[in-house]
Amino acid sequence: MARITLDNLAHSYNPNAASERDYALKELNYEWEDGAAYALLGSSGCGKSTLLNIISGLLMPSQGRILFDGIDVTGAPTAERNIAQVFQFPVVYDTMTVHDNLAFPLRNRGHNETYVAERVQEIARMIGMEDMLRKKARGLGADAKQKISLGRGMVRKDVNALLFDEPLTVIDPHMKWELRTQLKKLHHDFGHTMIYVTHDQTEALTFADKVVVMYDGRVVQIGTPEELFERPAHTFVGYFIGSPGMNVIPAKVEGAKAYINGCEIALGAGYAPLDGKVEIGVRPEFARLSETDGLPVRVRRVEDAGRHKIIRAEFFGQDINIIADEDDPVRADMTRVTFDPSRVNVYANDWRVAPESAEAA
Ligand SMILES: Nc1ncnc2c1ncn2[C@@H]1O[C@H](COP(=O)(O)OP(=O)(O)OP(=O)(O)O)[C@@H](O)[C@H]1O
Repeated sequence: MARITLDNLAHSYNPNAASERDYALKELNYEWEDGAAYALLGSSGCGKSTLLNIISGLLMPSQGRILFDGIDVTGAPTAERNIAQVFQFPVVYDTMTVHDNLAFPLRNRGHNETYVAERVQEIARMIGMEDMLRKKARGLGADAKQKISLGRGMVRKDVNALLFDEPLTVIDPHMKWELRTQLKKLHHDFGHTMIYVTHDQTEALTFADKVVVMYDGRVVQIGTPEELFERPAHTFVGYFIGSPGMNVIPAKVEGAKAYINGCEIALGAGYAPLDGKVEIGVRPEFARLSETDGLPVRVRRVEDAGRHKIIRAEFFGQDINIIADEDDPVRADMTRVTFDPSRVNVYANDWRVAPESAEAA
């Protein structure tokens, strides 16, 4: 496994790129830790595949370097990078048996047949395909084939990293959960460096130690699922992560208070004067309906989401979401909303502002 360093990396598909807007991947410096599981998360067109293709060697970046364990591989072809890749659609040899598909990368590297047989058996056990080794791949379902792709990615012990590009796209919804769980276990047992590209927040948050969130060609935050939930670094992260996402409300901020239409909201900490577009961000989980406290709100409808309710409401002319426990009452006289001050984030021009005074716990 390897530590992967991105040094001043950027890419434009336009050879005459003039401004930052021409870059599909904006400048990025980052070190992927050896053995960690990462998810690359963002909506379509944000640059995930561009970054993944640079790491795998399919694409030469227009700027910067990529290093594996400190060695510059920017110009090295994919074959020399010792990278295993699992794509959206399973890549298997239909005429070969499951065994021979799994053995393929090892035989290619000239390993002896005793080792190949042992290792294939081990991998087949890991992916739950021990009973299918003699079967031809042709005729197997998409999830079995994708498991083979996964197993083949892991069969070589000397791979530097495993890259997954939306690997569950063709998998039935009920099998997705199983494959995702299996993948997480494989990571836990083998400690490969894994980079998993997805536009699905559930996949990203359940799979990864760290999630790399991309927006418009830029990495806007790299953090644990908890960090992304509690302190979204950018309003996009707030919207994109969570169901529903964070409420982002224009406000004026002075010290430890925010004001909306002149009405005061307590913040958990104090802020220096801010310029530009100022907003507060409050996750629906940290907003509460009340009869007497807080600011006026008008409930439009209540949706039952199983263990909780989603209250869709109007707040100073804009939409706001509130999450309440399934047992919490929602009554007509509840016309106010309060926010947990320690959970209110402040944003200037879409980026989270660190408070001046100590942050509340
Ligand atoms: N070969 C190419 N030539 C020119 N522009 C490209 C090329 N490949 C991608 N782009 C552009 O670069 C930007 C980033 O694309 P990229 O495929 O990396 O995004 P993505 O996040 O992987 O999206 P998706 O999930 O849809 O694959 C997009 O605006 C896309 O149109």
